[in-house]
Formats: sequence, structure tokens, C-alpha cells
Amino acid sequence: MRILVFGESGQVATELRHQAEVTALGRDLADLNDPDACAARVTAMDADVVINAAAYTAVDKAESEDELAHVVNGLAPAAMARAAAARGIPFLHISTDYVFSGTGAAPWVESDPVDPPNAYGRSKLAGEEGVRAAGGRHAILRTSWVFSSHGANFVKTMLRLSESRDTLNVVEDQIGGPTPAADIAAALLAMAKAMQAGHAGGTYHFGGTPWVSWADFAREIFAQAGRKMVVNGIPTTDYPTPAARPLNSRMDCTAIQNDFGISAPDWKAGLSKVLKDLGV
Ligand SMILES: NC(=O)C1=CN([C@@H]2O[C@H](COP(=O)(O)OP(=O)(O)OC[C@H]3O[C@@H](n4cnc5c(N)ncnc54)[C@H](OP(=O)(O)O)[C@@H]3O)[C@@H](O)[C@H]2O)C=CC1
Ligand SMILES: Cc1cn([C@H]2C[C@H](O)[C@@H](COP(=O)(O)OP(=O)(O)O[C@H]3O[C@@H](C)C(=O)[C@@H](O)[C@H]3O)O2)c(=O)[nH]c1=O
Repeated sequence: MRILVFGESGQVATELRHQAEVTALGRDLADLNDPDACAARVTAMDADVVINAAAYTAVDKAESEDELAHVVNGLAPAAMARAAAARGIPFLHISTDYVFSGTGAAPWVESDPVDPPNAYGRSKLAGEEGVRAAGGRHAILRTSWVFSSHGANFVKTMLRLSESRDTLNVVEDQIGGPTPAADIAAALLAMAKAMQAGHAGGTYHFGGTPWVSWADFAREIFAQAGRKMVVNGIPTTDYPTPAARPLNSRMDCTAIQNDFGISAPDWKAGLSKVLKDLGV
């Protein structure tokens, strides 16, 4: 299977490159700020499947760069998906828990109404809608709280902060599923294989289990890393940020289990591998 990947150095793109033989296009070869150029890449390359692992992921910065985020996360995936549809090949795309408002405590299912609380979430929702409207066979994998040994993520932020601090305030009322990038890559590759064999695709939730608060995630990071840190759990209202985050990011992962046989990943086991890779 010839797999074309948009993204090269990001967390998921890096894991895709490690786990399979893929043609990965970095920003130098495919700038998502130029959707037509990305579509032209899909048209020109002789791929069997396309996976988009590139995105504008700076959640707070997106509040002041919402036009750029909309082009990269909304218009570019839509253009790629149209080009893939024209070639008759499956298009796999990644979305986020941040398309949901975060109200209540019930786990979100795929058919729940979306209502993003911030500009990043709105741009990702535009991408979902564009990919669906393209009319080709596609999969949209909504995931959450991604971490790996590469790129920027919460695990690496916590480890960095622990070098200069012994106490941290971390929000305790946002609950979700930390997800290892390696498991997302494995899920995408399994879905690509199934779709090449005729699976219809669709929208699926895929997040780490068990659900946890950012504060308890931080505590587990420090416990596994053997670092003595005091984590004070605080309410979101005591940690003001430019972008609002959903309080409830729990995602129900039953559908992907039923349709593809893919289980929600155990994030504590994934964390232990990532810390090992980081030499911690
Ligand atoms: N990170 C997270 O916690 C979550 C991520 N997701 C989604 O998962 C997917 C993968 O995310 P993740 O691997 O964490 O992303 P990263 O933030 O690790 O990497 C993003 C990648 O996108 C590339 N990129 C950004 N802007 C452009 C552009 N204009 N043109 C080309 N490439 C660009 C970056 O390139 P460069 O290195 O050159 O900047 C980088 O390689 C995304 O769709 C994201 O929205 C969903 C839920 C949670
Ligand atoms: C560094 C830090 C963060 N926080 C809070 C802020 C925020 O509510 C939460 C997580 O912070 P971050 O900024 O690392 O995470 P954030 O960038 O919001 O992560 C999101 O990224 C995008 C791309 C997604 O799609 C989401 O699924 C999610 O993973 O932790 C603290 O409470 N204390 C701290 O010291």
C-alpha cells in the first residue's frame, strides 16, 4: 500500500514514519497554507491512501491567528480530500475533542452535537465538514491530549518545568484521555488497510483510557519519572488562557472498537514507553 502522509516532523507524522513505509511531505514540500498546492500533491502522487497528519495545533495562538488556522485546518484538508475523492482513494484525517463544548460529564459519541469553545476547535470542525463534503471515502479520527517523545506536548512541558520548580498548579476540572501518538499512528494504519480492502470509513473517537484530569496526568508523569513534584489541583478559572478549553473531553471509543476492532489505548503504558524513549 503506497501511503502519502501530509506532515513530517509532528508527533503523529513521526510515528507514522517509524511504523510504516510512507512518503511524508513536510512543510517545505506541502504548505497547508496553500490548499491548492496540497491538492496538487495528492493528484500528482501515485498513492493508494492519503493521511493528513499536519495541522495548526497552537491552541492559544489560534485565537489571534484564526484566519491562518482556518486555512491550514479547514481549507487544506478539504482540498486534499476533494483531490483524493477525484482519484478514488481513501482520505484519513485527524480531528480533536476540542470540537465539543465540554459541558456535562457524559462521554461524547460521534453523533453528539459539536460546538467548539475556541478558534482552534472551530478550524478543526471546518476541516471535518470540508472532508465530509468532498464526497469521497474518508475517515475522521477524533483524538485528544496527544503525547510522544517528539514535538511539543504536555508530558514534555511537565518534565521541563520540573527542572526549575518543585511545585506546580495544574487544572483539575478538565477531564479527558491522554493519547500516545504511537497508538494513533497504529490505528490510522490499521484503518487505512481496512479501507483499502473496502471499509466505508466514517467519523470515530479514539482517546486514551482511563479518563483523567490534567492534574492527575501530571502526577502520573512525575511518579513514573521519579521526580518529586507537588501538583496543586486548581480550577480552570484559576488558570486563565487566551483559548477556553472544554471541561469534559471524555470520548466514547466504542464505535472504533466495534467497526475496526481497535481498542482505546492504555495511556499509562504509553507514557512509560515515551519516558523510556526520552531517557527519563
Ligand atoms: N497535539 C494534540 O494534543 C492533539 C492533536 N490532534 C490532531 O492530531 C493531528 C496531529 O497532531 P500532532 O501530531 O500532535 O501535531 P504537532 O503539533 O506535533 O505537529 C503538527 C505538524 O503540522 C505541521 N504544520 C503546521 N502548519 C503547517 C503548514 N502550514 N504546512 C505544513 N505543515 C504544517 C507542523 O510542521 P512544522 O514542524 O514545520 O511546524 C508539524 O509537523 C492534528 O490534526 C491535530 O489537530 C488532535 C487532538 C489532540
Ligand atoms: C503548563 C500548564 C498547563 N496547565 C493546563 C492548561 C490547559 O488547560 C491544560 C493543557 O495544557 P496545554 O496547553 O499543554 O494543552 P492544549 O494545547 O490545550 O492541548 C490540546 O492540544 C490540542 C492540539 C488538542 O487537540 C487537544 O486535544 C489538547 O491536547 O493544562 C496547567 O494547569 N498548568 C500548567 O503548568
